[in-house]
Amino acid sequence: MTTHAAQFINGEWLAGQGEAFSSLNPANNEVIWQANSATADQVDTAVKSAREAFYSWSDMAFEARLEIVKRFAEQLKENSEELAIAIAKETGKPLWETRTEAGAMVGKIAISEKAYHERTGVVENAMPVGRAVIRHKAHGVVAVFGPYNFPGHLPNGHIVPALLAGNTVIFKPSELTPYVAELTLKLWEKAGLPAGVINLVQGEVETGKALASHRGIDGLFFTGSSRTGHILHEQFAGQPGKILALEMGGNNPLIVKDASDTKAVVHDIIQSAFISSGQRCTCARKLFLPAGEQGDAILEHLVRATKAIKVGNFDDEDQPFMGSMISNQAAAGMVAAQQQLIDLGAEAIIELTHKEGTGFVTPGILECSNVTDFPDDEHFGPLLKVFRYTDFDAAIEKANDTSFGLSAGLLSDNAEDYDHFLRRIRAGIVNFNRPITGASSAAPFGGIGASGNHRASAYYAADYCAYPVASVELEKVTLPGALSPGLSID
Ligand SMILES: NC(=O)c1ccc[n+]([C@@H]2O[C@H](COP(=O)([O-])OP(=O)(O)OC[C@H]3O[C@@H](n4cnc5c(N)ncnc54)[C@H](O)[C@@H]3O)[C@@H](O)[C@H]2O)c1
Ligand SMILES: O=CCC[C@H](NC(=O)CCC(=O)O)C(=O)O
Repeated sequence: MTTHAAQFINGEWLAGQGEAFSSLNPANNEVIWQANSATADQVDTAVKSAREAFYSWSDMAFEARLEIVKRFAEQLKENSEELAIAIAKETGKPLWETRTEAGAMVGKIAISEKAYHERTGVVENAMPVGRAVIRHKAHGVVAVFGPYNFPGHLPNGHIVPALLAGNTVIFKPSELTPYVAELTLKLWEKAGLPAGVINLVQGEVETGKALASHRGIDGLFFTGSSRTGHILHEQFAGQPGKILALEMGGNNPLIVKDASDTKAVVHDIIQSAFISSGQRCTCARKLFLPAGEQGDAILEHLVRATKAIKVGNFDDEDQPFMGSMISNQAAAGMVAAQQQLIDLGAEAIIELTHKEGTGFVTPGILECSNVTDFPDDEHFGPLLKVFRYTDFDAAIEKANDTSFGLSAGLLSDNAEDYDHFLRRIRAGIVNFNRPITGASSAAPFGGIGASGNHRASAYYAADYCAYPVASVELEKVTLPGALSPGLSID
């Protein structure tokens, strides 16, 4: 495969001047994309071009920016199948799922338009003299960092509101999904976005470091691992003037208590734990089941249903529930995590297995009730840890025993249990009798603790894309009727 001009800087596709890197189809290791990464100098040019474009973009009326963003939505719709196939090929996710991802990218535009007005609109109040006005202004030049698991939808969730607010953008996608990023940028180009308003710098960690540490950016919107998010947070220390939005991982609990419909319970557990091969930040990692008959029946049914999960190629005609994980390395990492837990005393109820040399794994379930020193790590794959409990409050306490706080859920027929759970559980997404994955873009999306820095995304992304400006205004400088004591202006 030949390498090509993969950097989009100031409206031009340029060859990277750094190291070559490539993207593989994780199902069969076929090289699907190859190019050279952007060097620190090229990142610098991208930042300068975004700066150059900032005034003309932010000076445009909102409606004019919106028109271009809507043209991007049209491009997304026209090319949605190509995009869904690209996401599937590059991530291993099945097509039924990546079609939903392409659809979510289109849906984001109307939601971001609404959020722009509702969260950052203009508010005017009459005052005894003049008026008080609240407006919002774009930060300037912002960097967007994306993860590999939703290479279209999640960066789009930063880029669209950032552009609507009037920012210009430098996008650094995951090095595991450069092909999807390139396709997306081509759609922005076709939509007629002016040169420099969005720039794409492709590369591995070095390219990311060059962008994140660039003094010329006014903010950084990040979705990815807690590990990287922490590094960025440290790097931004001492720069209070810069906006940093961190959407990070989770170690998410799901508790079952007195839920009578076992089939529905098993469905919601599987949908929470194994969708996207467990590669969603919101996936359930810990399942709390009551000790005794009720819990035994659920577990037995869950084991049967999990063993029946179809794993397969993204384009199998008979679509699998789970495709491949992102890489052979990620899959091997899950096997190692499973072994670590077994060494700590966990018991494999269903062993997660790996088809070596590929990203394919089968889902696993571990009984972990007796594991002491449970590591507080996010295992980003289809490995569910089961804990049996006798006391609901003790289960909630154990569910909260994590530095993360992204999603959590309760499956129960009892609304009072939910009321209690809601008050005690520490997470940004708390669901009742629904899977804990599949969060809505029309609601705020973010976690607490190691999951985020209180800059929720999705519907609330508008908040971190602009800053408020409060003004008191009068048409003409006017002397007040009564002067302050001790003042005479003659
Ligand atoms: N909360 C959310 O909204 C959300 C959504 C999706 C995924 N995630 C999390 O993302 C993770 C999976 O994604 P990932 O593995 O791609 O994340 P990652 O942290 O490895 O990478 C994310 C981005 O950061 C860049 N990067 C990595 N190290 C860097 C450094 N030192 N300096 C600058 N840039 C750097 C990468 O190149 C990539 O573009 C999981 O932990 C998952 O839970 C969170
Ligand atoms: O992997 C993390 C994202 C998971 C996904 N969340 C969203 O899509 C949030 C909505 C948005 O950002 O628009 C999920 O909950 O499945």
